Amino acid sequence: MNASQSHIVTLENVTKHFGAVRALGGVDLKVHAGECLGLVGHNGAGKSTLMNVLAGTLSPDHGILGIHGADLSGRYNVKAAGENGIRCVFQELSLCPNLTVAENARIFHPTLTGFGWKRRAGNMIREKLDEIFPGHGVHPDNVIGDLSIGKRQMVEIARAFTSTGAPLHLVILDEPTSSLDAVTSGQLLDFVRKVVNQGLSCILISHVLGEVLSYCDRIVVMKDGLVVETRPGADFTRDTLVAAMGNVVEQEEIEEHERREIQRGTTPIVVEARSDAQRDGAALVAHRGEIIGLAGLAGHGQTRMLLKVYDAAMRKRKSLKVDGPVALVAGDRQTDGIFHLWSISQNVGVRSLQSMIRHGLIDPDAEAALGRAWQARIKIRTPDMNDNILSLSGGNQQKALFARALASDAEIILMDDPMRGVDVGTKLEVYDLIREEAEKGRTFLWYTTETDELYNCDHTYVFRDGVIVADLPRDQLSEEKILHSSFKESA
Ligand SMILES: Nc1ncnc2c1ncn2[C@@H]1O[C@H](COP(=O)(O)OP(=O)(O)OP(=O)(O)O)[C@@H](O)[C@H]1O
Repeated sequence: MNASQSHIVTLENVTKHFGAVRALGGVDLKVHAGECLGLVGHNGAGKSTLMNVLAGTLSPDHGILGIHGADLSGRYNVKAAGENGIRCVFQELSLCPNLTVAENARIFHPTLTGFGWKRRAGNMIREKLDEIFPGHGVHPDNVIGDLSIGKRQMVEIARAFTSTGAPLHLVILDEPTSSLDAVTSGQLLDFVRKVVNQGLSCILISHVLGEVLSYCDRIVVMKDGLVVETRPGADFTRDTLVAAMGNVVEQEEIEEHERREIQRGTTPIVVEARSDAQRDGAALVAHRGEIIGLAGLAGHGQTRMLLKVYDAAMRKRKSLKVDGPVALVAGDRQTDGIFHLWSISQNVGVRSLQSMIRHGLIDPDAEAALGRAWQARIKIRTPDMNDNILSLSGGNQQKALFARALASDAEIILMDDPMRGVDVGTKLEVYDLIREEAEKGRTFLWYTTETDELYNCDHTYVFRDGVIVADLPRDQLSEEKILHSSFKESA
């Protein structure tokens, strides 16, 4: 093998199959010292599989795996990855939910032992959180399971960059900003640039192409388990990157968020809700057929508001007005969204059971037909909808959750940052689907950490400290206004 010392990683012709599915079809990849390498590709292209190979959590079927010039093929595992200074921030976060932030940090550092280890681990993770995410609001004694998904993501990222003297050469970040708002995403990406300039290497996997284009030295494009293009970041434009991923997306489609104008008030109010802390009487109001955006910094009450509306619909609480059946697309799919032991079809159909009952039992043919219809409609990438849901890539799991809500009889769809990890081509199709459904009379309450998505909404409420601080119709929406409202001190 001709692996040079300046390459931290050299992969040659790496393959990986899961049963009949070819996840990696012979991948060549080099990671240089001191570079930020972007990795993009459609949902199911093989990005996470490749990163699991590098993290030592998956063994490839064939191929050469060289680290710092040494051929470690066949004897590479998680321990070897750690010893060679390779860490991974996984898309499906890997923190232990029943342990504290400090205890989770300790897991990476077996040398942190003896009297006071917990305090030292706590200080280490707090310092790293302060460095990457100033104002993060996480305490080392917080139990992971009690933190929001955004804060968990921050802890997992900070942990990957902690050091107790062992070498750290490469940090792999798989969709690291998927649950972070624009401000914390910016903090992370600036930090990545800083450490890369100091000689560390990072691999950044993201469906937010702007991040990859702005922050990566080189970009590798994967398609159907293969690397199809590798070029310096500066050589790509958004269009050429999208085209390399295999999506034919018209530029107008990217920028065009127009939909028919509906005059507010011409359809009845179906949701009217306010938080207990809201003193000025402002309320979140949704009329039938509207797409309502919930914006602001992550963790400022948007998810709480969606859950309040959901609870009101389920328990028929009188304090909130919620007219019509609701479905929720959960933001934290691993904890609140997917049924891990069920098939993809069962996961899609679970919110539509009433419509599938024949002679008192769920009709498996009806369930399979519903699954197939949504597989085609939303392009869930699998050879068989009867496979377990966990056999899907992250973005495809998210599509299945979307299908579950849209396939149901719900008239009001609550979406808690639902596009986490969904690729750019699919996102545009889902936006169209949402607009189509809204035009048929469905109402959407849509919390998103991606400002661009708000341009699909008729009306956006900005949240700060648990209350609504701005109420923006689509023609008044701008990123500046959202940020201004998100930070403005209370009067
Ligand atoms: N444990 C598994 N069992 C079966 N199939 C799997 C498994 N893990 C991944 N796959 C399949 O391998 C292929 C590549 O998946 P992978 O997760 O690497 O894609 P990805 O590019 O990371 O996608 P995403 O952008 O959605 O995260 C997909 O077809 C996926 O369904």
